[in-house]
Amino acid sequence: MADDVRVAGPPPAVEAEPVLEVTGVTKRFKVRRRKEPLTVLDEVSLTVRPGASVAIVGLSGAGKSTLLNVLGLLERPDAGTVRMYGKETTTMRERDRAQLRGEAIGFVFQQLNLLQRRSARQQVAAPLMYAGGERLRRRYDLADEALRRVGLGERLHATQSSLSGGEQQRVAIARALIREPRLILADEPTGALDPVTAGQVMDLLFTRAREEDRALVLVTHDHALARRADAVYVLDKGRLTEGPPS
Ligand SMILES: Nc1ncnc2c1ncn2[C@@H]1O[C@H](COP(=O)(O)OP(=O)(O)OP(=O)(O)O)[C@@H](O)[C@H]1O
Repeated sequence: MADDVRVAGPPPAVEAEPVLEVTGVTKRFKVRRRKEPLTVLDEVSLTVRPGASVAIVGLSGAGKSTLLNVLGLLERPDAGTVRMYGKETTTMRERDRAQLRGEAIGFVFQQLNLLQRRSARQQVAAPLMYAGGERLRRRYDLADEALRRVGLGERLHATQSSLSGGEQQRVAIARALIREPRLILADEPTGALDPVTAGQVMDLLFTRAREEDRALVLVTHDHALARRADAVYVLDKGRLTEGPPS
């Protein structure tokens, strides 16, 4: 059990149930020609409440992406628990984890993973293909609305390759938010952008998360960007400790 559980965000009058509650998470990888496995995450604990943002910084190879993969239910930890609004996820069946991932988590990455010839509205509507019902039927209306909310109401039909880097990242944010996730996981979301555009994209992400009561976990090398979050943590040798970074 980890002895230090950190809590991000200002204390609300009535404490809201955490969106994410990570306790004592350990993750090891087997490494070729090494007898002992490599411990990448060592008893990591973190609690994130609705509307709060957390930045995680650390050197290259520190385990930031591994942590995000565990939080995003893409990988299971070897020990510890990951509760998503109260539900323990590490022991869930893969099918249930995938369903929860689709419903509760929005991912924004540096590598956009978007299809070059698709229009912005097609990209944003894509996650609703699995939503079913009314949201499936109305997916293009909802995508148009989501794109207007990130300032791309005039570019609904633009193909990915005709959009600027900042516009493409706005499309990625609209797509991540289309299913109304309670948790946003962002891995170097502005790493490919110039500082001014990066600032604008992050303004949007922070504002949307805060105003809509979503929890935001942001992994970044950029310490100035990290300081904009409610709380900053440093991942070093598998341990997560409270910032701020120097
Ligand atoms: N599937 C895997 N199998 C074996 N080792 C892995 C695996 N995934 C990650 N690692 C190792 O775990 C360590 C942490 O990797 P990770 O990608 O999480 O770091 P990071 O902090 O995100 O790095 P960067 O900032 O460079 O992206 C590295 O030593 C990496 O080689």
